[in-house]
Amino acid sequence: AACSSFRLRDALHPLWQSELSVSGGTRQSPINIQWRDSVYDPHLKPLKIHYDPTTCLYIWNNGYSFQVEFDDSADKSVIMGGPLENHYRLKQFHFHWGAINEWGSEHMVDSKVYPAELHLVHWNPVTSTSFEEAIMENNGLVVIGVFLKDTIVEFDVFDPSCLMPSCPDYWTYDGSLTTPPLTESVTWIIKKTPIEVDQNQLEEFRMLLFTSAGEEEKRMVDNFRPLQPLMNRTVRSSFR
Ligand SMILES: NS(=O)(=O)c1ccc2oc(=S)[nH]c2c1
Ligand SMILES: [Zn+2]
Repeated sequence: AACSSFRLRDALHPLWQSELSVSGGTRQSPINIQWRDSVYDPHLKPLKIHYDPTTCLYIWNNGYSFQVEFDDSADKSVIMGGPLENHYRLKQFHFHWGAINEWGSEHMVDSKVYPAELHLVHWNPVTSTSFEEAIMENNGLVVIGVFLKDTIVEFDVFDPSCLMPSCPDYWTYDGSLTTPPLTESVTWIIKKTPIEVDQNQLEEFRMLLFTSAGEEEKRMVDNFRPLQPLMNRTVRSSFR
């Protein structure tokens, strides 16, 4: 239902007007993950995540989302394991969300859409010398996608735990950036279990602006790319 009520004119939003499909793209993101078509891969290891909070630098509005940047000059905040051949460095995280809770995530699971999706962006320091170089490399990037769902929080139980659900289960597939340059350089790792955020948090996202000072205000909402064709790809799962 959310998709049908998703107005075409939103999909043609200036952000993606010229990028609805990359010419010749064979591994574009986001996709709808069909749970029953995903293939359990027993060789997939648990994902190992070591984030050092002192590497957190600053937050800024990059015109697509708000982004939290990390110091990636050393192997301090890294992920490894899972489908990965080596470790990857955390560069930034950001979110995608909708104007209302009926839509907002970029990926979907069996056509279920969530109000928002977190992307933790990492690059491969073994095959690239910088993030900017890695976005042009075949497997230069790993993005961990985490769905957000809203919850009614009774403050005595609100635990500001880290941004990762405790459940280790994930899907993984080869895809692309979902904003320009849309390069096909991303190993996607999509967590099966969403994290719960307070409704107020989602409302705060929606108060951000696409526009800068002095321009006519445009609320930063619906900053997600439409679904892309799966084409010749299989989504693997780390769980039965
Ligand atoms: N939305 S996303 O696919 O995670 C993503 C991650 C990193 C990016 O760097 C540029 S440039 N565009 C990007 C899009
Ligand atoms: Zn993103």
